[in-house]
Amino acid sequence: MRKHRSGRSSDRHSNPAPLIGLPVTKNDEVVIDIVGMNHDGDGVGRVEGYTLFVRGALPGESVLVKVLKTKKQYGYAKLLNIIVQSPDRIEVPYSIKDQYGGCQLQHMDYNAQLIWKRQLVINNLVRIGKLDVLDEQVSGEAAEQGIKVHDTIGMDNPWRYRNKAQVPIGESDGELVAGFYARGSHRIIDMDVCLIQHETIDQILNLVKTIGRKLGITAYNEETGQGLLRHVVVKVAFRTGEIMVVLVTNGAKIPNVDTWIAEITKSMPAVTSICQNINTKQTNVIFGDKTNVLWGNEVIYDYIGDVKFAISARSFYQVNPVQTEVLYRKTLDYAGLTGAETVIDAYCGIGTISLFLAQHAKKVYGVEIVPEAIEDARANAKLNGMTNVEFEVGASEDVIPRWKEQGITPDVIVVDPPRKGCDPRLLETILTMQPERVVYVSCNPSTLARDLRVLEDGGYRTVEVQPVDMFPHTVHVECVVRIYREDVTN
Ligand SMILES: C[S@@+](CC[C@H](N)C(=O)[O-])C[C@H]1O[C@@H](n2cnc3c(N)ncnc32)[C@H](O)[C@@H]1O
Repeated sequence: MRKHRSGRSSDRHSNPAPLIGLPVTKNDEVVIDIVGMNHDGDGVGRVEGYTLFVRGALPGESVLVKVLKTKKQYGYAKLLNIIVQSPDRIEVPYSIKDQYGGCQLQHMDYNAQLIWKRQLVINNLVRIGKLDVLDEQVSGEAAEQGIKVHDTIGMDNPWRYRNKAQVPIGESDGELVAGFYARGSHRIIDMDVCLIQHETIDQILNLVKTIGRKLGITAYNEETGQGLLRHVVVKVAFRTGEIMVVLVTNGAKIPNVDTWIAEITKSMPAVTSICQNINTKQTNVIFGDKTNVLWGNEVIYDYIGDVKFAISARSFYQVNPVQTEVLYRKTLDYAGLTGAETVIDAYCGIGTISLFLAQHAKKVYGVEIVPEAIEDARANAKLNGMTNVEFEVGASEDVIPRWKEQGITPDVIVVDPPRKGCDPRLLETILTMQPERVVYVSCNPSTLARDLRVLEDGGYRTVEVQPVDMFPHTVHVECVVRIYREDVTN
């Protein structure tokens, strides 16, 4: 232990603070027990009380690790060897597993992933929201106390679920490659197979690479701003089978464009739309402002339930259509609609939830901050012949108070905010509007817990929480929450 001799009081400010000795330093190799998993999916272990995060390690394992980096309170270590293995560990199906950071839980049994996601939600509700969660171990009267957090609804087949890929194009050894950025860098690693996206997307990406290589197409270089092909975006409508291919280019001219079209349509007859998006800006934003149809239609169509959606090159659409339907059915269930209700859908995006609910409500008002999304929402309402929905562009926290002034009195308010959660002014407005029911759709359990606390303090009661696994093998979890005004019994 290093001893520190205190100096004269006048030296206090010129002397550096005494170093606190950490039990490990960079490059040390230690064996640790993994006692938990953090929200990034990294295993958590301790050396003499000092926390180390270990990517790829699972709770219950004993592992040999090498320390990569130390900070005052915690450090990071690399997994070298598993000494005692968790029964939840599975063989990773990717050959590229070590380089890709996107599927953080791919080494964990799927059922264990679902259990972990539910526990993550509970931990947030308890720690951040200071909420009582129903304890299943308790029976009798006490068992009635608290919020019911259901088991996570997972997928029957948790692979091949994504309907969209946005893949950067690069060059490796003079050859065109398409894949993903290596973890923590902008180096593109070539990828032939991604098991979480629809198989057709793999086929199209490989086809685009083959055509590009044959035609000598150059890949865009982020540093120099030179080269033509930046990204390839592929969208597949699961229900109709229609496919869109978007070539994002650094310039208007695509050499041999007829060959591109002929080769894509010959090999992939399900493709109904080939578009070009032009992005000449030196930025890592994928899309530029201008999109041209090179061949076929401007949009592809898909359904969520009975509602039809037109999807253009740039429009947002949920990426897991199977679980989206599960999520929206739960939202509909928690909204408790009979056909007589007025509903507000805050943060409505392209109006997917609004239109889904409008089939069962008297009137739905949707609000969203992105003008293009509201254009899509209105077009989709028209496409489905729905006249009982109205959309407005703006921030929910500005628009909904105005609606209140205009005398709109919702029975149900649905919120589906981005990760940062609801704006405090929106929560205040909900409390003054006093709808009977609130349904909170959340992609971030910590901001959900924070916002539920505000609603609880304002006279609302969180009844049940349904976690839904929209993104298997990643750390993300979506929740739908049933919330009642205190005086409402069911
Ligand atoms: C999680 S998405 C939900 C989209 C939609 N409900 C759906 O299911 O597809 C959140 C949406 O909120 C929008 N948004 C972000 N801040 C907003 C705000 N202050 N007011 C209204 N919309 C906002 C985003 O543009 C995004 O479309």
